[in-house]
Amino acid sequence: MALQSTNPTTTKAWSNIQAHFSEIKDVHLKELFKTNPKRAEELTVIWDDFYVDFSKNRITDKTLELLFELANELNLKDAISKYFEGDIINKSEGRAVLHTALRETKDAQVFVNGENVIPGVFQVKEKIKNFTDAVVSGSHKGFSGHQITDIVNIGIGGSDLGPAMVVDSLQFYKNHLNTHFVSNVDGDHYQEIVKNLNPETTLFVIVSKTFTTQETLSNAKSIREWFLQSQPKEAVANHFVAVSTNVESVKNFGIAESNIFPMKDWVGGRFSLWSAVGLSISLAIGYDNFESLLTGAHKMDVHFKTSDFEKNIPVISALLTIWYNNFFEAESEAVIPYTQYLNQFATYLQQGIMESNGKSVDRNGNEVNYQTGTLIWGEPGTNSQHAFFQLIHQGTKLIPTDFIGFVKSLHGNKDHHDKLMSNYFAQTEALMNGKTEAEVLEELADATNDQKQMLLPFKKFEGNKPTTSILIQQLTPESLGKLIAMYEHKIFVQGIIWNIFSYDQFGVELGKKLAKNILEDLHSTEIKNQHDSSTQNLINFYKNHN
Ligand SMILES: O=P(O)(O)OC[C@H]1O[C@H](O)[C@H](O)[C@@H](O)[C@@H]1O
Repeated sequence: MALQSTNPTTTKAWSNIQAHFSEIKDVHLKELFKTNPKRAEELTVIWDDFYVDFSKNRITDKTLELLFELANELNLKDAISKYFEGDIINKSEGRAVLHTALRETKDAQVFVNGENVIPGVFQVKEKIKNFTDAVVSGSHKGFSGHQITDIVNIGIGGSDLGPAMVVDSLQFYKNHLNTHFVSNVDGDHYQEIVKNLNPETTLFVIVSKTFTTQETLSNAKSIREWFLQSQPKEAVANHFVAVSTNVESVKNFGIAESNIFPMKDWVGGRFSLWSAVGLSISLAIGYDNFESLLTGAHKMDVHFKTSDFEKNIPVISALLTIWYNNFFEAESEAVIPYTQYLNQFATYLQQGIMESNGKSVDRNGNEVNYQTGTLIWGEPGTNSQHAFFQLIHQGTKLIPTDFIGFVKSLHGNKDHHDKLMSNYFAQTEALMNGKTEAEVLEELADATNDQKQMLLPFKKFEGNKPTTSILIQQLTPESLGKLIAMYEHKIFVQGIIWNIFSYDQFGVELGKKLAKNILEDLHSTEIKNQHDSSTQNLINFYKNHN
């Protein structure tokens, strides 16, 4: 059964939210805290090892009530069931959306076209486990008998960002294998990586859901050529494995079937790190840790599927995006992790969020008459405080921000961790409170009256900047799994409310096609394809100066 398709702006709840928005849009967060002493408790969800405080958002009980009404009017509950049950909710590509099945328990049953997919999921997991154990223990050797020391993941987009982010985030848990990622078709990228590698001790994992992606195939081909400069052809079997849905093309590339880790088309690229696409993760941190990552995601799936909206972290979080994006007209959201380990987290989320919900046509095929999608950006705190926080504090734009932090650090240096977390708490406080005239004058107590007059407008600021504080016990494979799944479900809820298809990415295709035409023109003495004069001049200049 298809998802319901309703323009959200035509619902009763939407009009009610609009009316409510006019009433509270200028109310200061400080005022909201003053009028309700229990606000922080009431707007915090404590679940497992997550403490999520929504109270520094510009909402009241009434706001949430109306947003839940909107979700109910748009049948969110029913959509969630369809998502988990394998309905073809990715209608524009004719597929189910089942990354959640990849972290299901063994006894679960999830049907796609009448077939329970769970046994297949566990078969692939078994293959990942066996291969990981063999490489980590050293029983899988390179062709010349040496143990593997380095792993190179060759992939792009979802076949790179997820594994790269998780491997980086969980480096505390890594084993002796060094993991590298080649993604860009820029030849300098792979050259910089292979120049320090010994082909005899390196394992290459080619990851491409479609096995048609130009960047990945070019890098895989060039790296294989580099490998064959020093190694015999028979060595390829020990050093190259692949992950794909397109087993035939992988075989044509020269990789034996036993070295192929299959995946299914109901796993979207940007949600695929839980599948065999996560092979590099499993190799880097060991299979048990990979399994814990899946367990964490599964726990968040259960939370999302079964919790009432009032206590449902991904649901509240997604509805807040609607509130800011569609009523306050905020265009972007920042995600600031207070841990250096999550350095790549915002980059990873950019694909998940912006490729999924960067759509302007609704599920009926009509152009939308409201804003969808959010720009996502962020860098770890405290570094970002010294880079772009000024604009969040005093700029003209409203930027709702997620603060992600951990109660305990991994290396246990409490002195540093207290400093780090005091910055996290201070920033959310400062963003909310701003600085009043009285505070500025107190600070300028020793200044002359003229100086006070001059500086006052620049130094005082309004505050009232919304933040959500996500505080997790510790960064572990399991808690990271929960955190990633939380954002995955947030994306889903947003797409349901905005009435768009979140799981296709047709916009990415056009550039790929044009690049193919231009590549022909770069290789030919004549220009075969028509271009506008700007593009034509650029191509000519490039060719003439090469
Ligand atoms: O895994 P692949 O088939 O090589 O695809 C890699 C990437 O290609 C495109 O850019 C898609 O828009 C992404 O969603 C996908 O992750």
